[in-house]
Amino acid sequence: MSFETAGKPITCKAAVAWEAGKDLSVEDVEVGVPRAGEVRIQIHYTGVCHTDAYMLSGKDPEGAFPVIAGHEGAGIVESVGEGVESVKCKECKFCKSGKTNLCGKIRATQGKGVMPDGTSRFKAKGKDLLHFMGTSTFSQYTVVAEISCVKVTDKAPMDRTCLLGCGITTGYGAAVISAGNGGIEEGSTVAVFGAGCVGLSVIQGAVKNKASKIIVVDVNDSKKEWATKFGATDFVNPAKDLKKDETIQARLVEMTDGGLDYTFDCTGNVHVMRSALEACHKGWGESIIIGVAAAGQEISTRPFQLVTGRRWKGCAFGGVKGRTQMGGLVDDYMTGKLKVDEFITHRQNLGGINQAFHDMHDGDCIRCVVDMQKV
Ligand SMILES: NC(=O)C1=CN([C@@H]2O[C@H](COP(=O)(O)OP(=O)(O)OC[C@H]3O[C@@H](n4cnc5c(N)ncnc54)[C@H](OP(=O)(O)O)[C@@H]3O)[C@@H](O)[C@H]2O)C=CC1
Ligand SMILES: N[C@@H](CCC(=O)N[C@@H](CSC=O)C(=O)NCC(=O)O)C(=O)O
Ligand SMILES: [Zn+2]
Ligand SMILES: [Zn+2]
Repeated sequence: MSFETAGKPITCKAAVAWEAGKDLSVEDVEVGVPRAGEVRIQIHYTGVCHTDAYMLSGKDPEGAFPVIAGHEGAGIVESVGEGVESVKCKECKFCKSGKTNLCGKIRATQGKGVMPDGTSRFKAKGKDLLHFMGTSTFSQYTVVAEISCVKVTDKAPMDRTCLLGCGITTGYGAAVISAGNGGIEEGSTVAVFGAGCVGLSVIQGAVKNKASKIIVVDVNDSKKEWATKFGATDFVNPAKDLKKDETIQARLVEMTDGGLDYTFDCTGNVHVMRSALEACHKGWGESIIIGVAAAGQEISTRPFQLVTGRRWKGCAFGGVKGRTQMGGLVDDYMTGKLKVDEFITHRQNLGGINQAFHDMHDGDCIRCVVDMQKV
């Protein structure tokens, strides 16, 4: 390994969450040497996703502190532990099935915020810090399991490709992989609830698969322009555009002669999830849940909605198999087939990461990219 830091702990800056609901604190953090099957990465850029905010707020049942959050990252491998060969997981039931992108190999320890051997690689102020989602990209260096990272072409700009680490891939994959039997069919009618990064990415996938109608539902009027720019054909603001006692599902059913072929929840609101299901066409309409809802929240509908042929499902990371399909998405971006630059509305340095979270709640923020090497 050519890096002189290999084999030694590295002290660098990271944004630490000491407790739920508090601003992050940029601290000196010691990042341990990667052990067997692990990779230490110098993070160059990270996006900030709503799922980071959700965990940091304390609403994630798996959230634990102190922690280094962040999961939309791009960087350069600094050193690797023993036995790292960059092979995909072939061992677990999930990966062997080929039916899902969820991998069970390290999920249990990942959910507890530790590496597969049960320990942490981060220390600050004499305390161990937890990892998040197996990535912790809010640190200038991080250690991940080999199967949690993917090598992509070094020609791709990392301040763009970091965003393929979650939001864009999630929405796009939901439309082209998870919906139906391998993606939305040509000519389908689609409704997207919530036009943030994830919803706009669903639109991008629906356009790619030649949907005939793409209706966007968002409570924020400024999202109409965004939705149209990405290829939506219609926009409804349920907070303003409905008649007295009219529901959004009734409006959508009326607009589509009986309901939609596909609907997507990209809000994380369980009431919206119900509307999205009930806006589906009787007999075959399918609703895909993407949004993450807080602990304790549950979805409900009349079972009759399902008895009469509507289908409810969900997906993580759009159903995209990161280790085998991410390279193709990066190539699509490089050849102009996949929009990424268009999502970047804000930029910050590591020192401005709290501002990135504040900006995220503004209607005009789609994604903020954080330069991790500049404090
Ligand atoms: N399953 C997975 O793998 C992943 C899930 N997620 C989740 O997906 C969700 C969307 O993420 P992201 O696109 O970044 O989020 P954003 O907050 O950027 O987008 C959500 C949009 O929905 C709008 N909205 C809020 N309430 C309603 C409503 N009642 N009806 C219609 N629109 C509404 C919001 O408006 P306003 O801004 O005015 O509130 C906003 O425009 C989040 O829950 C996130 O955690 C993200 C990545 C991966
Ligand atoms: N830990 C939470 C659920 C959080 C969640 O749903 N995460 C999604 C990704 S959201 C990304 O921005 C996910 O991939 N889930 C699959 C998984 O195995 O974690 C809870 O317990 O509710
Ligand atoms: Zn696996
Ligand atoms: Zn995310």
